Amino acid sequence: MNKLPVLEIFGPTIQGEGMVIGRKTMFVRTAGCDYSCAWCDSAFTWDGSAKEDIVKMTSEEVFNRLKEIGGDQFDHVTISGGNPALLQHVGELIDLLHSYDIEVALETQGSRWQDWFVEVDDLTISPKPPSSKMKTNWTMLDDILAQLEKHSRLPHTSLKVVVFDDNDMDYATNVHNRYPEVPFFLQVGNDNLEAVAPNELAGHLLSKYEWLIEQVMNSSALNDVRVLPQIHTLVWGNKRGV
Ligand SMILES: C[S@@+](CC[C@H](N)C(=O)[O-])C[C@H]1O[C@@H](n2cnc3c(N)ncnc32)[C@H](O)[C@@H]1O
Ligand SMILES: Nc1nc2[nH]cc(C(=O)O)c2c(=O)[nH]1
Ligand code: SF4
Ligand SMILES: [Mg+2]
Repeated sequence: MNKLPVLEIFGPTIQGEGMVIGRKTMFVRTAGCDYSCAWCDSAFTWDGSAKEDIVKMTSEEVFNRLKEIGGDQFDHVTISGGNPALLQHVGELIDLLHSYDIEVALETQGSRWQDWFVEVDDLTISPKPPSSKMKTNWTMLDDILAQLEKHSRLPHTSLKVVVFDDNDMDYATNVHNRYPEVPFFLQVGNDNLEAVAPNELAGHLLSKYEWLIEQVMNSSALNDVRVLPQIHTLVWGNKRGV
């Protein structure tokens, strides 16, 4: 039996980000990442701080846990991480969920390809801007988007760039120029990952959202785009498992 390293399973909640923002969904968060973004809001998936919480689970065990906590109150599951694209056997979980008519979304940064990408109903690829301190492998990203296009998956795909500053804006513009046919999202960066009262964080993040909106409104290269906050952080702050 193939097993996946799972760090948390939670929901139902709303998808707080990106192409299906607001969608009722369950979350499966896998452990391990090939990146170490300076501002990662899920660093516990790769920095060792939650390593005793990692459970190796088969697809059936993941499905049973989803049903145990979500009952009949969901028909959509989002797989995130860490980087779930490190795991070859996620494809088996996707097939199992589809066999129960459950839709599947997945979040990854575009550093690795898996053949099962073509099975994902809502695939978010989130390349990392300079503020993350990570370096984009453009050859890999080109290849991933070319594969998705070849398999007619672009209607199921989106690009999402988190923006913290002017350099990130330039990076986001480059990404959109490079793949103009892929639905493009700009997302507010959360620069306060310390536990603070949700209301305090929300006010701060809304002013960052206003800044991001203004940047995009003033750009002629960013017309066919969407600008979004992370709604779950507006509602629940940095709380885990929501
Ligand atoms: C935690 S990551 C996991 C999936 C994958 N590793 C990735 O980065 O796409 C999920 C999403 O959260 C975003 N994210 C992480 N930290 C963030 C922060 N501090 N503010 C805003 N978005 C953040 C990532 O850019 C990504 O789009
Ligand atoms: N509600 C909610 N929406 C999310 N969208 C992406 C998330 C993630 O951590 O990948 C996330 C998350 O952790 N919670
Ligand atoms: S790629 Fe995603 S999970 Fe990995 S460090 Fe960056 S934001 Fe965190
Ligand atoms: Mg998150």
